[in-house]
Amino acid sequence: MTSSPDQRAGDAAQHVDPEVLEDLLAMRASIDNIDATLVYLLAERFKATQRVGVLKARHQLPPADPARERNQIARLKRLAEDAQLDPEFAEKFLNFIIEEVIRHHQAISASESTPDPSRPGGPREVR
Ligand SMILES: C=C(O[C@@H]1C=C(C(=O)O)C=C[C@H]1O)C(=O)O
Repeated sequence: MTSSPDQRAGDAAQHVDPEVLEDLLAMRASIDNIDATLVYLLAERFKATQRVGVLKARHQLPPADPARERNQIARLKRLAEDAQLDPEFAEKFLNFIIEEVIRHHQAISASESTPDPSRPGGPREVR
């Protein structure tokens, strides 16, 4: 799904010369591609973390693993520095995602421990 030059122009279209607008649109086309890959990457990450959530619920593991989080955040902050990305921003961004993952894991755990009426005595099925 791509955006049109009109959509990319946004509010700037009324405020800049045509040559400046052309440069801006080229830069925004690149931002569109980057944002699309971010969405795909996040979708894949959440698919992977959902599988972790099901495994944890089935084996009575807690939704959060603070030691793993600390290691992962430290690792990504080092990567961010190497990549000239603000490490504090990288930390905030990862914490934001992890918070959502933990919420999903709590929900999976709650649904795994809720009896499924179609399977008396058995755990609820989670795909
Ligand atoms: C995905 C996991 O669950 C949680 C989410 C994490 C993450 O999104 O990186 C890391 C640790 C856990 O708090 C995991 O334990 O691996």
